[in-house]
Amino acid sequence: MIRRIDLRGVAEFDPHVLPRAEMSVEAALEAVRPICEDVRIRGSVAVREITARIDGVDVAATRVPAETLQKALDDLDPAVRAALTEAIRRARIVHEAQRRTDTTVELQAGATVVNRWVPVQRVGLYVPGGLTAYPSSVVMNVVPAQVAGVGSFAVASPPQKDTGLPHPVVMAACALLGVDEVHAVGGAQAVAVFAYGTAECAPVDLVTGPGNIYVAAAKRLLKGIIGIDSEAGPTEIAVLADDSADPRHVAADLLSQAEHDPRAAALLVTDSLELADRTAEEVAVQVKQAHNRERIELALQGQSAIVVVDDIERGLEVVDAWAAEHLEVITRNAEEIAARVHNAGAIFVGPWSPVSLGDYLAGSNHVLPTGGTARHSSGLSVQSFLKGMQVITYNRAALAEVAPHVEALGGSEALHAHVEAVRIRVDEESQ
Ligand SMILES: NC(=O)c1ccc[n+]([C@@H]2O[C@H](COP(=O)([O-])OP(=O)(O)OC[C@H]3O[C@@H](n4cnc5c(N)ncnc54)[C@H](O)[C@@H]3O)[C@@H](O)[C@H]2O)c1
Ligand SMILES: N[C@H](CO)Cc1c[nH]c[nH+]1
Ligand SMILES: [Zn+2]
Repeated sequence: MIRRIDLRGVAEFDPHVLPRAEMSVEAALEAVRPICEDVRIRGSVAVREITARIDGVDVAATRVPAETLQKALDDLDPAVRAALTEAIRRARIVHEAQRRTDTTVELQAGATVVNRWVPVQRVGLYVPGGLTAYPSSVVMNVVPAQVAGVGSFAVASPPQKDTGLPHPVVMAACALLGVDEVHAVGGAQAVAVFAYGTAECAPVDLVTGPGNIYVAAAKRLLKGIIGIDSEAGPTEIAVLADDSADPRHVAADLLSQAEHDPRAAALLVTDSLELADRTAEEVAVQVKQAHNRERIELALQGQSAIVVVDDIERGLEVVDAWAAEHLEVITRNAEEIAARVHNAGAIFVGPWSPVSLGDYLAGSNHVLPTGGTARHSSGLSVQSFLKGMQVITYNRAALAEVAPHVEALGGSEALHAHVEAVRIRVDEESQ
């Protein structure tokens, strides 16, 4: 069911032994390129045709009417509304703490540099909805964007086959958060709509949010035309555990993330042969009872593994190399171990912090980098929606003071017009 990789006694660990999904974002680029090109050239007409072909539903207009959003909220199950409200409340508290304040640095009298943070003007927020719908991703996208002060939002989420609209709870979550522009479009075509705009949707400056491999590939392809957050593609979990971990919990956590997508990935890294064996047994038992058994089996057989190592030190090397979207540390001194991790989208510390908690209610963000991109990218945050802009103000005297240094550096780069632009002012001053 889930393969075993035995790294005990291995002197040099080769990261290539670790599993990765067969279809990478790189490989999916070829599938999404014609979709994005078609949307660029033919706009709404292309969107309608692509949606009919891939999603199997005819959507005459992508924009969801305001009354439909409000009705979805009115009809929402009160327990789900209460859960969304609490998830929003917790996420707001955590994301408010990420706010950046402008700083003014006075280098000398008459010489200041302001580090100013400005929200992106218009953003497109992707909310997945293919195999299952993700109202929780509405919260994770919208809350940091609102805290950052973004002025204009559009949400896109795939149309359901029976209604041609996004999932009702996704629409309700949008209404609850005060988002009034929602489009029934999914996949790469949604990212292209955001990037190029259509008659119904003005182009955006930045696209954020999670999605399947096609969504992640479209974000990579159109990056530059739009800004993106991270490549938040098919879900991954790594668990770094010793013999203090409960194999039933570890197995449940591996299944919880394998459940997202046949391309999801789950890794247990442990120095305990007993935990490895007992987790494998538990996985086999729990899979049989799972609702989403087919997806889970494909993910566990495809790009998942139980990796046995000599010690937790080597385990740290392994999880750093795999750079999981989510890393759970379930060891005796979990906080100490977690503090030494370099590469992970988010870290869940100790036996009572499962990834599922972070998916919904921890207050943290669940839109996280995948496919090894946690080596260089961060999860979605308030920062993702801000641009840094420095504002420089010098007076004549302050400029004159640094003029000789500008002259020396400009001269060393043979950029004489640069030197002149300063000299002309300083010379004017001495006249
Ligand atoms: N990394 C994160 O932060 C994070 C968070 C939540 C979910 N996820 C991931 O989001 C994904 C959700 O996937 P999903 O499929 O359920 O929903 P989705 O909305 O991401 O994708 C559905 C869309 O994919 C398009 N599509 C499907 N097959 C295609 C094909 N063969 N060619 C081109 N386009 C195609 C369709 O147009 C459809 O609208 C999962 O992989 C899950 O693991 C990631
Ligand atoms: N585990 C996903 C992040 O990869 C987020 C999610 C949403 N709903 C359930 N899970
Ligand atoms: Zn999840």
